[in-house]
Amino acid sequence: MIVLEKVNKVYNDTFYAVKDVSLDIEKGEIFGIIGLSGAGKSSLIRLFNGLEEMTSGKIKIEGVNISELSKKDLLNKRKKIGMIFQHFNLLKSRTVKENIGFPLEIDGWKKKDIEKRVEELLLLVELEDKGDFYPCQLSGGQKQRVAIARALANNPKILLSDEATSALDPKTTKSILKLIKDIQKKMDLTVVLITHQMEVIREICDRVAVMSRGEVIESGKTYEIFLNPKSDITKELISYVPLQEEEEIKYIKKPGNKIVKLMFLGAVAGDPILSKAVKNFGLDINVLSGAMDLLSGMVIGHLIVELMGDMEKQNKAITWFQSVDVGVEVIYNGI
Ligand SMILES: Nc1ncnc2c1ncn2[C@@H]1O[C@H](COP(=O)(O)OP(=O)(O)OP(=O)(O)O)[C@@H](O)[C@H]1O
Repeated sequence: MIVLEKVNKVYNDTFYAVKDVSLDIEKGEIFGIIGLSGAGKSSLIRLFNGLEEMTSGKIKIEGVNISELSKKDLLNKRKKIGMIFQHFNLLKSRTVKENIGFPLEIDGWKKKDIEKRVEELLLLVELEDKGDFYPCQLSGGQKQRVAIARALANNPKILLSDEATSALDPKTTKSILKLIKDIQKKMDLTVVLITHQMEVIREICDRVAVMSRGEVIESGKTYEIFLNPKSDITKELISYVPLQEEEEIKYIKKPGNKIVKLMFLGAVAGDPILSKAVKNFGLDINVLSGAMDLLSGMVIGHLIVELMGDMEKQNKAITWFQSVDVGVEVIYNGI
């Protein structure tokens, strides 16, 4: 869908903001480009739709080399590439409806058709009741929804996102990422997003490229990069990722198997508690998730486990855990 071959962007004749970048982004995937500040992400993504001209290399979109297009054809191509930004870039003096319909006005659509399309888009981004509001009357998340609707007005095939969630709080970030994912499926979009937050990559990207000093230093499927990061920068970016909120993890509940949270504090965190429980009670124990941390030099942590075996033995194991100072919270009692 989008192929980059040895793309360079040089500023002031000597500074490589983008250096020898080659990527192959497939149709219908959500592709993330991550890097620390100054890595060259914005410079790179702005080349995708010709907002900036590359210094050398080749960018092909659906097989078409964009640097060989005439100005008119490039403009037409750009209509099929929507873009959203960190600071939304809405027109302050226009209502939500007028902002969303703006690209269609420029494209010469009839008033009636614009109104119809805008209504569809308001529904898509769940802002049906905000059409007559002005941007200053909206929250950050709502502003980004308007920007997304505007970016999709022309039915693009590609959506570019330049740090679209960086100015939003974590909860709003999640709702915007969910919206992008839902829309990607509905419209069969190819999404390229740049971010400095690895949690954004974890949340929605199928594949990711890590940039540093203008170069792609590592790329692959998101889970592979998380499981086996190679470069120090990737490791650093992953280290900033907050742990997933427990309540967001959906455990598969199987009747007959209790799910319990075991909480460890201090010395007991170093004991082979699980293997002792397996031996003592003849149970199978399946670890579902967990985390360990250091708090004022003391090891603390918890594990969410599934107990498998005779219910009587499961109850005995719980009593035993408590007797050896492991906190127990039953998440699912197996019935
Ligand atoms: N127009 C320009 N002229 C000269 N140098 C530029 C220009 N635009 C960007 N740069 C430089 O290119 C490098 C990459 O900048 P870019 O904005 O692409 O990085 P980034 O990864 O998007 O960082 P951030 O997340 O902080 O925006 C930086 O060192 C920046 O100073």
